Amino acid sequence: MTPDIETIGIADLFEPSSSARDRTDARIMAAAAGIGFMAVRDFPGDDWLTPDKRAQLLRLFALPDEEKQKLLRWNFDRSKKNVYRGWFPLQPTAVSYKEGIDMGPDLADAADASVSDDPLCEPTPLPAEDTLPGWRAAAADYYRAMETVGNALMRSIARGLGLPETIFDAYFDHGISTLRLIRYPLRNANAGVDIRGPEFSVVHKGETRTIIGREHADSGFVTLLAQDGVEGLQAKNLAGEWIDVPPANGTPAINFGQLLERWTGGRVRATRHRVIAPKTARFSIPFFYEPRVDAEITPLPLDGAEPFEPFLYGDYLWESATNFVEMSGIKHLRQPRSKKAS
Ligand SMILES: O=C(O)CCC(=O)C(=O)O
Ligand SMILES: [Fe+2]
Repeated sequence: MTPDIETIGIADLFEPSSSARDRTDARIMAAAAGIGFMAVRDFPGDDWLTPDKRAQLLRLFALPDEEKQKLLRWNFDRSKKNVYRGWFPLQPTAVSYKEGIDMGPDLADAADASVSDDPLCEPTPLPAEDTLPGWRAAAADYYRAMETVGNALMRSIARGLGLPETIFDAYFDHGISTLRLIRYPLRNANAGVDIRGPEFSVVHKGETRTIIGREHADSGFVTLLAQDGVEGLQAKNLAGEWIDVPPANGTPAINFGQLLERWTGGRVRATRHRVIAPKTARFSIPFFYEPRVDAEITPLPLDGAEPFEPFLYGDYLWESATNFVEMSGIKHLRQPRSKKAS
């Protein structure tokens, strides 16, 4: 039998070096190199992982359509300038049946609102304060809390790989992490969309289940994913079987992204995951912990790791992220910044 997804207490990661911290590092590395999924508990800001606090962020979904439409991005509304940050509406013919918002670091620190011409650094369109009083401050606090946990995991992963714990630090100064809020409503059987195709359903435990989040691996370094009490998320284990990632308050699921998989020459696993339709609407809040846009990713000094050509994080991310359906039609809007790009 393959082991289940472990829940790891990470309080030690916020303390000075100790043998307890070494053990936590080793458990994290074992999860990262093994199943590629874990859950964590006991960290600063974990009060954000309670239903009440999450509900503060999810208030966004109760806004009237006209307010959500103000936040749309260019591929859904050609009058908008933002192409990467902002609202993505339901796309009923797509396998992934979800709506939501992608928010960047300017949410947490207005000074990060960019003067750059890079769409990966564009400011996030956000609802006006009087439309949703207190929401921005709550979302900004959440962003900062998850960034702190991301930092702690990043250092733990460095130590777990046997590298200096600060080896990744400079890459994450002014990172472009994304806080995403997602709502998956129930699919309306009368919407005139044919979802009988094989991509739209899977058989799980003998039952046919509709897919609402297409199978994928995340692009970034690590993802901190809060689920709102409703099942549906599944991860592919080492045996190639789909296992449930149960939603639990206080313990976000953590998975590792393709950037980290590449960077570590395959030592860490970017586990594929998907969402199958539950009986009620489902909400989730992934935080994609990511480096700075101009980080040059070069092979780490790891024995036996698969070598690779250095690349710029922004170039890699754009190529990868724009393959997702909610980013469709924007790939041509950014050219690689790498000097070596041909
Ligand atoms: O909704 C979920 O639980 C998963 C979301 C996800 O995998 C993603 O946005 O990358
Ligand atoms: Fe994901």
